[in-house]
Amino acid sequence: MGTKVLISGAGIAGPALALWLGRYGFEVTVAEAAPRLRGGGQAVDFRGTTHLTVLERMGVLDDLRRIRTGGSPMRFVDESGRTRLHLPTEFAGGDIEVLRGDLVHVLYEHSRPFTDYRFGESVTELRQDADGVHVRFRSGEARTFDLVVGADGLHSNVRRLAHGPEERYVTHLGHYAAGWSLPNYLGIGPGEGSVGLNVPGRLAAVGTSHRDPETAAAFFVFASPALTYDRHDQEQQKAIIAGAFAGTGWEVPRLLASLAEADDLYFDSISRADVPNWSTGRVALVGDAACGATIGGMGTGTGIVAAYVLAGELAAAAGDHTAAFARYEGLLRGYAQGCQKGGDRAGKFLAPGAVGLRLRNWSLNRPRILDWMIEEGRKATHLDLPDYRRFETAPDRISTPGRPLR
Ligand SMILES: Cc1cc2nc3c(=O)[nH]c(=O)nc-3n(C[C@H](O)[C@H](O)[C@H](O)COP(=O)(O)OP(=O)(O)OC[C@H]3O[C@@H](n4cnc5c(N)ncnc54)[C@H](O)[C@@H]3O)c2cc1C
Repeated sequence: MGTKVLISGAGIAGPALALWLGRYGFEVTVAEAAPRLRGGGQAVDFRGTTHLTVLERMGVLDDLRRIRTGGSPMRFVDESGRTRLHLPTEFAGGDIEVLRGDLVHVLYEHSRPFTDYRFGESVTELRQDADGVHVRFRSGEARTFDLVVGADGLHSNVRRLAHGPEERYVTHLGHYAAGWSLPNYLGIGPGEGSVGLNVPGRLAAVGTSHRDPETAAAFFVFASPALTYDRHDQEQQKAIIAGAFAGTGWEVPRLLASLAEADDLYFDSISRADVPNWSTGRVALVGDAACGATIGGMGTGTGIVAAYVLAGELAAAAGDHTAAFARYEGLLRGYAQGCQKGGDRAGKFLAPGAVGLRLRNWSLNRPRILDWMIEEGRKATHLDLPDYRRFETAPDRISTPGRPLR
């Protein structure tokens, strides 16, 4: 019998970890709170050889190349509609850009043969001792696993249960971000990317959805101290966004009118997770739960790399999870913190104050500075990757709980 691992969360890091652990012969269960895969989100990107190497070793790179968006250039305008800054595809889209929802589906399909996926399920209690982690689920089921991994995002449930309340680990960085779909009334074409109005402390952008020419995607960012609101109350969130952009010109009134109709609003503080220890006993964290940044912190690439290293170290440690968790954190912490720095700057970059806005537009209108920033972004993602291929189990020996290999 393989080591039994429960992963909480079927976003990006969860299915990536499941894929690797399955290949190494672990018995993997993934509990996802949502009733089905959460396909939401806009474009996410991978940049630099480390990201691409991990995707290639996972066997998903060709799939992602087939569904890549082609990138999302960004144009910033003022209230008269005059272009103040143009950022090319490589700036925001990295080396390969895909829609987050498409990526989630690819990772799910590649991990499904080795994984017992439970949708609409969530951990309500965790208790660990020398025999394992005793888990109670929302459904009432009780099970014991050898290990539990929280891959349940910036607002991680496993982190709360194992380490304590979110306020200890998640820092608000001074801005909020919102995104939703709307009819493509501006007729933005697939390669056009997005156009956004900047006024001090605010960005109101609209761009191609990449999926459907009839649909566009709105993306708003605004400066604000931490707000108190109900994360499940979309009407309340819509009112906050409308209030933050009241009186703003350009296309904003029409974009806000579309917000009232939106049924797929994403709204969150731009914040950063810092957890002093990424594991406690038999419970570890991966992806945004351990080291996330809401936007700009390369959370998707870091999540993929972290899942690769965590699974590889567990395979290499042959049952010594304490050694594996320590090696995983030792290899990844500095790397993840380097990538997170982009997240620290994201709000101030997208929606700067008056002086910051002038400075940003002045500097990034110079090709040399722009190229330097793109290269710095690539460099931040570099990690000397350990090679764990020797631990991969032959396909006919892979444990497939309750499901035949496809
Ligand atoms: C709906 C959505 C849209 C996003 N859109 C963007 C975007 O447009 N651009 C961008 O750069 N990043 C976006 N992100 C964040 C991005 O996916 C992550 O930064 C990154 O990919 C790291 O992934 P992760 O797997 O650690 O976390 P996530 O991708 O956030 O996945 C976490 C998963 O855990 C699940 N979960 C949460 N609580 C529980 C619980 N109690 N029990 C079980 N499961 C739980 C969530 O439903 C989710 O599926 C989005 C995330 C989500 C969930």
